[in-house]
Amino acid sequence: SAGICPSSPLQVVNQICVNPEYVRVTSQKSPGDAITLESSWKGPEHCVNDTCIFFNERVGDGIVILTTERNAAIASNFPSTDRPKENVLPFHVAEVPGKGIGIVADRKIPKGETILIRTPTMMVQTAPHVGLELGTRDLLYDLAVQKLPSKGHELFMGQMGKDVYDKIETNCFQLYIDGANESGSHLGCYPEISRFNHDCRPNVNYRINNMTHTTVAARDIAPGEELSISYIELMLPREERRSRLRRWGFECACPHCSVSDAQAAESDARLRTIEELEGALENFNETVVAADTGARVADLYETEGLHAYLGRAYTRAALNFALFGEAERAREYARAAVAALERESGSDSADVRAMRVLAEDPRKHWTWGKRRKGKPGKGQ
Ligand SMILES: C[S@@+](CC[C@H](N)C(=O)[O-])C[C@H]1O[C@@H](n2cnc3c(N)ncnc32)[C@H](O)[C@@H]1O
Repeated sequence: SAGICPSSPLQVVNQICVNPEYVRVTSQKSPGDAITLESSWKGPEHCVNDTCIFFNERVGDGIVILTTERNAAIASNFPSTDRPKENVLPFHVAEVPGKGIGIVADRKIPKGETILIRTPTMMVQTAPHVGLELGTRDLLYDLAVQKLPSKGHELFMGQMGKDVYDKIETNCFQLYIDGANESGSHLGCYPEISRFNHDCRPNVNYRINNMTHTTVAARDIAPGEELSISYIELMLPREERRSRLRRWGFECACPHCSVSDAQAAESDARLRTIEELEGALENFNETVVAADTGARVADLYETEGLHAYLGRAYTRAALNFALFGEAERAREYARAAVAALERESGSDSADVRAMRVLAEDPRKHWTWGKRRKGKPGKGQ
């Protein structure tokens, strides 16, 4: 849904845009159902209009939420997410040239390894974040962070940004906790995730499920390499990416933005080719499409270093082979799509399930042979 990213009227300038494909919105109950704050939570306190403070010292490193009673009740009832035992994290935090602090791998992190699973330390509803009178908002924010236990407070205040509002703007992710309606839109702050810098060709995927943030290696990461996520949509030419990141107040220092003008033009041209071929794949009357067109597009994603987006590319390639009645290649790409989509959206997402079905038996899939040359009535 387009509501999640920059087209949203509630979009604040600086929050990290979660790719809508990877956001799993959860509606626990229908709007008429009564839902109450889970008993280990405290609040409401310090209400301004509908916005109150709710908190729980025992979730993660402590969590404080500024929102309506209904939203707090929904969030407090999310199934608890266990942090895996993390005796030794595979990275350290260090100064990175041109970017402030960043995250650097201590050892090889293989593709598909889960790096961090975190609940937010602070979560604020987007509507009061953008709508409250500034003095009231800042007072409420100061009261809210005081509810955090010392570890959570220290982590939150250690994030980049001059005050609480600025820290939220610089570091937090938009997420929806109650279906896709605007009142469910919140900004979730995960102070350890806040150390991930942006890269236009990131090596880490992330997703937010309910309010839990999960990061997974998108490709093999070598010791000493910086771990990065993307703050923006990546299928954009260099100038457009740069200008979007300038709105965050920084000039992108990632390697892909630092290439020569000639190399950047080559990359931009590749992105245009991808866009054209993807358009053709969608259009059944388009005669330029052959059985391997989807696989060619997937190759272009790989050449471009778009490891974070391979799930969608392999999915299209698998479907196109099935449409042309090529079972073995359809199966091969469907399997690759399952692995990539698991990294991107988790193992039980609808996209993963769909590709598992295709990999099982392409001949039984609804797409089978629908675009095969010479088939009557299919626009060929
Ligand atoms: C979410 S924080 C990331 C951690 C931050 N570097 C720190 O020191 O805490 C986002 C900020 O990091 C910096 N940053 C992130 N990615 C960058 C990049 N690709 N190039 C330059 N600066 C970057 C910018 O100052 C940005 O506002």
